[in-house]
Amino acid sequence: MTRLLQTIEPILWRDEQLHLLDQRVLPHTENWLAFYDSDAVAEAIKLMVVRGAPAIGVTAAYGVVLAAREAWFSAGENWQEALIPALKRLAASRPTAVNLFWAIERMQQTCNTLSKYESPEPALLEQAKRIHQEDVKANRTMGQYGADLLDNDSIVLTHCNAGALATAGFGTALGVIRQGFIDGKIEHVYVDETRPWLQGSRLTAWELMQEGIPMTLQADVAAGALMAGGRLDWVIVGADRIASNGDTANKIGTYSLAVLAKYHGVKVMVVAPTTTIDWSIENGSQIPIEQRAHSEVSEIEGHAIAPAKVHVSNPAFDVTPAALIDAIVTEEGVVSSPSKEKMQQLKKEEKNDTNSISDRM
Ligand SMILES: CSC[C@@H](O)[C@@H](O)C(=O)COP(=O)(O)O
Repeated sequence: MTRLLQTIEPILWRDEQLHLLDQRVLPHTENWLAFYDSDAVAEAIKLMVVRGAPAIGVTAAYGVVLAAREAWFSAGENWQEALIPALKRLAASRPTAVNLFWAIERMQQTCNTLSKYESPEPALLEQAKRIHQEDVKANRTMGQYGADLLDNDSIVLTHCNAGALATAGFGTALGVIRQGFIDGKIEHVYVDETRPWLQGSRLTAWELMQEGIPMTLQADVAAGALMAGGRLDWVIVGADRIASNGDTANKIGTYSLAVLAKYHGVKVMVVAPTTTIDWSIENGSQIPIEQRAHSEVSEIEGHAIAPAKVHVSNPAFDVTPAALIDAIVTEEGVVSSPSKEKMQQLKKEEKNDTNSISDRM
């Protein structure tokens, strides 16, 4: 019988408000923030109070609920028009994770079915809750599909945080690691600290330690030596946007890991729900890469670690070509050695739009 591990859920809807666990201050402080206006939700996504592609999508869906409430109060029967600027501000919060645009578009589709004479909030809230629950369910399914790929006593490396905190609960890459641990297949997890924002040391280490999953934190630059030592089986990561040929954008440093893994014969698993696939783009070169504040690199917790006015580059993501990926695990199934043709098996009803979702926002 499958043991169901309960994990933290970083997004809650309670008392007609959205509540987010503030990921900027973890692991030292567990602070929940309440949101009742959509612009504050857009700002929270931008500032990474909430982060991780699926979590951003779920949060944006609730942001649309709040925006619709505001539009109904301010514009009555013209609420649909009044809603559009707020949706644009939500969509402008972060550019790379496609789940954001997917969730806003799905909420907009619900808007299109509603009467202009009635408050849209109940129907939109129901839709946002559905998106929320579907993500938890997808994570559980992916967890098992991914764990089934692992041999007994596997030693794995993960990068960034693709855990419960990055989703509605359970996690994508960490969902596989959690399920693998439950199934007795995980011997040890190496966690990259993930400079510059330190999602690995602050968030992934916190999640794994809470559950007693054996882990070691390491500097990102230690990955090559770990692989050369010969005791690593899989690199397991999440994704922010997957192109229709399987090229995958994920946290900066993932590409370097995949190149190292290829050289050392270590396998690479990408775990992401189908809401992370952008069928409208052919390959990874079309994925917009977010540039974040220079201070994320030149400072740590407000303390300068570089000369004043140093020139900094801070791309938040990189693209790993499909040829370096051994398996893409989704809730619709696993694609081994992904290619444009093989990715098609994951397609259900998605339309093959020519414009990318983010272009349409
Ligand atoms: C399930 S999360 C997958 C990705 O979103 C994750 O690996 C990642 O890159 C998150 O980046 P972040 O900048 O912290 O939002």
